[in-house]
Amino acid sequence: MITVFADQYLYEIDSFLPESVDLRLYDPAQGLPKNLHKAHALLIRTVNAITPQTLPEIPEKLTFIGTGSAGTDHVDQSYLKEQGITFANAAGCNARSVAEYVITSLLLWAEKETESLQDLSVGIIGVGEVGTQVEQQLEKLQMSTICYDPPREERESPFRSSSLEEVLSADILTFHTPLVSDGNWPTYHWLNEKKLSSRQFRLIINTARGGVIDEQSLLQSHQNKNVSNFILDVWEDEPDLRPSTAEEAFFKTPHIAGYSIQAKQNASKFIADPLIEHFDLSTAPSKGQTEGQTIEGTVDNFGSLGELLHQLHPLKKYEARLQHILNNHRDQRGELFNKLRAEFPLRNEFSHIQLPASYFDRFPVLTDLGFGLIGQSE
Ligand SMILES: O=C(O)[C@H](O)[C@H](O)COP(=O)(O)O
Repeated sequence: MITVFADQYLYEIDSFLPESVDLRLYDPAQGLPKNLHKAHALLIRTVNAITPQTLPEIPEKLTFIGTGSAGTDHVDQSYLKEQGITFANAAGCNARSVAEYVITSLLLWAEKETESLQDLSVGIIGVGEVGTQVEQQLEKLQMSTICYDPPREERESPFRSSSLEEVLSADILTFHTPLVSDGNWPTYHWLNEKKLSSRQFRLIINTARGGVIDEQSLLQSHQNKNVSNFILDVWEDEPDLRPSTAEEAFFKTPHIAGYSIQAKQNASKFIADPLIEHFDLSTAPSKGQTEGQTIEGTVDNFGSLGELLHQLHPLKKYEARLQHILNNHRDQRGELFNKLRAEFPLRNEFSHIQLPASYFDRFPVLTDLGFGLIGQSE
């Protein structure tokens, strides 16, 4: 029998694995499980790093490690390769969720700052699965985009990246790169003092990884009014976010841009499938479609699209809880940051929220954003 140790917050992981598997859930707040010598496979999330320091001896039976995340900067993949461990991540699992976070926060920002989004350009740094979704959603809001991804241009011949100069001419920058410290295209501190002082930015959004932006320089540029606003979902010292940066952020959230029921189901499936293949197991019984959610009530309750999105996306609820942690439990903020991420109820993506017809009459863009109409299945 194959024994699989899995982070207890990997969403519905039991339903993506065959019943023949001996599944043992562990609490990631306690670090990697102590009795890993029993495991054939280990399934983690970003909160537990896999490096020669955290896992100095690879247990004899362990041949497969998966992370239910798109990002892999917490895993030393060369180390796993040397040790003959098969590794899988969940690339693209949360692309849609992150794109929805970006557009929701942009709409809320534009309303509050009385900005007209159609008049602003967005530079997308990193145009993989997430950046591509972000580009598509921004186009639906009729915003112009400048896509920057030179390593993708090297890998994929039809793809053309904008130049650095072009992307830095955008009014808004949004980050969707992995965090990479070496090689030809490092992203660590990609947005540094030099780039930040190249022009005035209206808004910087980071939902990628904290280290991609030099947080100290960002804060400085905000104080110098070179960056009007910034929205951070990821933090350089995560989970111990710096209160000084958090206080100045236009929105601050605890690394949840990619959190939705659908993204988390994808994450579990995207690592369960290669595990099944690796051990040549029979596939798990297929799961039915998740039901989604229906919103009742009159659209007149909402004065603006921003107000409606505020109800449908929990961005500001997460923010309020994060603020509460900073105000009342600053010394425990790292631990509580992770707890908030793990325990706050997940949202549905827009395609799994159905609204009455009057909502679409009032805000036609809701169709483009992917919301469903009550009574009309996809
Ligand atoms: O890399 C990713 O997929 C995202 O950052 C994701 O939100 C990470 O989720 P976690 O593994 O921390 O639950």
